[in-house]
Amino acid sequence: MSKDKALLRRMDSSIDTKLSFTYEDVEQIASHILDRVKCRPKLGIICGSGLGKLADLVQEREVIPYTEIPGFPSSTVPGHEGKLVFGKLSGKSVVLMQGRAHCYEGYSPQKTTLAVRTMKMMGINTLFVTNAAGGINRNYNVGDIMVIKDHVNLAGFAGVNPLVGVNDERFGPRFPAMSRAYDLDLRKLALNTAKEMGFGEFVREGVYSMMVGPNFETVTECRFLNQIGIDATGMSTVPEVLVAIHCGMRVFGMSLITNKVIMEYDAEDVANHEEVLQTGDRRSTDLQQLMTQIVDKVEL
Ligand SMILES: O=P(O)(O)O[C@@H]1C[C@H](O)[C@@H](CO)O1
Ligand SMILES: Nc1nc2[nH]cnc2c(=O)[nH]1
Repeated sequence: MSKDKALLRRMDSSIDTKLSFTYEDVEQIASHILDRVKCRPKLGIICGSGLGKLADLVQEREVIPYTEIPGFPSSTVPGHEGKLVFGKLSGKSVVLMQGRAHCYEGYSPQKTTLAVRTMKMMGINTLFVTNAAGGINRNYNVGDIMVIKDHVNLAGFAGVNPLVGVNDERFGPRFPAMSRAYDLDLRKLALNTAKEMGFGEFVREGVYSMMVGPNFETVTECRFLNQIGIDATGMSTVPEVLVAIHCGMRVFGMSLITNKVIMEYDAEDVANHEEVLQTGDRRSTDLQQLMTQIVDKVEL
């Protein structure tokens, strides 16, 4: 039997069917992963829909499919490969999630965010999150990149929050503050870097909101989001950020505006996932360049 299979056998065999995970579960999962790779990452990066090509730039790559990690949800969405990619990006030790889990796939919010606590347990204190999002701000264009300055947890309004349930203080406090979730220094670093690279015209800063999905928004929902000051809307990221802040990580986030949302009742256009992936493809080089520059400059 391979070392890996032996490890899997030693683990609690019910771990795959769990909806929420104890501190000890996460410890086991993290040590299972670290036993398989040489890399000891200091930075975690979650790649959004169609944005996983960043992994192509990682050197000294070590790859683990989510299907080989006990408890990890597998990716079911096109544009999310479902792999952990370890290695060096801009000379820094990183782990990239090439694809993420979403609540709309049927995973519990705790399972959706299991990878974040696992990263923390692996010694990662800084998390970069990216996503594809619809542009709510009427001044935004398809292909813009938005540095996230804040979020609205609309899913949370309906009780979808990974921090609901028994709180284990070893992860973090019962009532974590969320008013400074997106690190100010990292936001400034990203915006300055974008300017230096000549990306200033299409890199903005704004507020992201999450609804569970999987449907795109109605016209009235988009108008509502616009009225309450949201700039971009998506179906992810917020649960990951809640968990990351809860366990004391430093967070930076970027949205790629992949489509304009429909704000007119008689419009013929409709939002669709193909457009999301196409915009991801079109902007992937710029996004990769921006990300590698930010990673180059960030102090870990
Ligand atoms: O994983 P992200 O948030 O980048 O993906 C967005 C939300 C849906 O999964 C998908 C819709 O096209 O893109
Ligand atoms: N909710 C939502 N998620 C998206 N992901 C990419 N585009 C969109 C969008 O328009 N709405």
